[in-house]
Amino acid sequence: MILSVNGLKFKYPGRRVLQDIDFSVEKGDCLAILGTNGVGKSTLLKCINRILKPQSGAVYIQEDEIFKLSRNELAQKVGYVAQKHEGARLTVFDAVLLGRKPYIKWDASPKDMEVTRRVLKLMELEDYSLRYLDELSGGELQKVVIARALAQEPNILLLDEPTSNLDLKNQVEVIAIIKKVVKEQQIAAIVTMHDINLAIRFADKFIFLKNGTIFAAGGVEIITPKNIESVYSVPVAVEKFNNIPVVLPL
Ligand SMILES: Nc1ncnc2c1ncn2[C@@H]1O[C@H](COP(=O)(O)OP(=O)(O)OP(=O)(O)O)[C@@H](O)[C@H]1O
Repeated sequence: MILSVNGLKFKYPGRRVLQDIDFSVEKGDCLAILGTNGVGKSTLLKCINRILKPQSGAVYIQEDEIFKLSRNELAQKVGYVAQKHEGARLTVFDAVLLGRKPYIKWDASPKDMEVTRRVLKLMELEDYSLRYLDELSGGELQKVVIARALAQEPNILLLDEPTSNLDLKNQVEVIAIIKKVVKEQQIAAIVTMHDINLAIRFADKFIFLKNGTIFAAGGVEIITPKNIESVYSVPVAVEKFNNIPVVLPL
């Protein structure tokens, strides 16, 4: 077990968002968190990354309760990519190198430079190395922030709608890269997504959130018309194509 969320409950002032959230993630897992707008998907990722403090319950990474970790220890274990990104006057290379910050004492080491170059290559961003973030398109910037999280070499990647700005080719390629890194390095990824068909391509575990709690959790077998209709209030068909379920709104 690499992550466990136990009895988590979170509310913003005057607004209850999450309750009774219990799940765990194993090494090599790609978990997709699904649910309607505003149900609490981003809030859950922020609780796991300690950006928000739940009113009750706890999050454990390996054996450690997250509030017992130092900022650097947490950053070495958890890489987080938020939903919104700001372009800054920073080159792509430096932005990805920043992912190494939790490991850098005085100056970037040869290993930090090597990891940065490797990740830029993996994400096909080498030609962008010297471009400034504020000169990139939304999709290019999204790839850079994912690259920065990969350079962090975390045990757990938290990605909030990582493909929302990407074209079809980049969507498919980026989720394939993340999946490959998760399996090869035996880390875990927790990803929020609106496109259920993309989630099916990416994930081997799924959680449907409804009314701030877990409505269904499991493998691809929980991707059923009944569950999707209950969560999204839209009738759908689920057909198999090449043995992979495909969700079709009716
Ligand atoms: N800083 C905040 N203060 C108060 N309420 C908030 C805050 N951030 C989010 N909320 C509310 O908490 C609820 C959950 O928001 P959250 O962003 O986690 O939803 P989500 O499932 O990620 O939505 P989406 O799919 O639209 O990104 C929503 O009702 C939202 O309006």
